[in-house]
Amino acid sequence: MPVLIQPARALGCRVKICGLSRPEDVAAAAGAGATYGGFVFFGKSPRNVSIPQARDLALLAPVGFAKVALLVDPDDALLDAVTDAVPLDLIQLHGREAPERLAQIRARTGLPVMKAVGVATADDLATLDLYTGVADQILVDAKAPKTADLPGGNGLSFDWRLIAGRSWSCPWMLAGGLTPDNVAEAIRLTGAPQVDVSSGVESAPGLKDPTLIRAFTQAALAPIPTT
Ligand SMILES: O=C(O)c1ccccc1N[C@@H]1O[C@H](COP(=O)(O)O)[C@@H](O)[C@H]1O
Repeated sequence: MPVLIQPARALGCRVKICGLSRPEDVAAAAGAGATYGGFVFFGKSPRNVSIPQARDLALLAPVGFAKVALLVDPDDALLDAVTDAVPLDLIQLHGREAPERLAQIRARTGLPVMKAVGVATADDLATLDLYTGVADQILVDAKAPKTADLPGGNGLSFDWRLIAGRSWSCPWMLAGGLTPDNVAEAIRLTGAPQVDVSSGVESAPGLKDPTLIRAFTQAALAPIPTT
């Protein structure tokens, strides 16, 4: 029986590998076919990088590999320090930034902005709509537990059925607890055109594993057969 491919998905999903902190992480992510690589600027994270470290990593990235700065409620001084030093393609905001702050950040940095919104229940979906008019992309992530040290990167997923068949008026990514084993099912259920992973491709907190990165991208990039 011929395998039919959904036209919109024929080229597979785009992948972001977040929390790159060593040159070999950049090489593994880009070499595996990821579109984006993320650098985390958040002191409590095991993936936190300094600005000079991120600059060195960004300069190693091949042409076409999009470099993303992950920031949590950054003030203008931090934004300026990061964007002055690190060649970037996208800013990911993972804090409590209001829609108006997104517009300020885009104007100040001249970079597109992706806003992460945590989802735990159907009530959280309304929050996404607050950002679709102002963000260049939205990141639909699992909501962090109240007791968590990190607002993301906790390896937790949400009930993907909450967003099955949903789409938004701007590009979007799915995140939260994705792994090489579950990413294909997550894409199938949600129709996500892009996926983002951090802890699911690590052998220990903050330590990216090239074998897991390859397995994740292979699973995400494989076209979804339909019957
Ligand atoms: O990765 C981190 O350390 C991190 C810190 C602070 C905010 C967000 C962070 N990561 C982002 O969280 C999601 C989900 O990560 P995971 O795959 O569940 O570990 C993803 O968008 C990361 O970019």
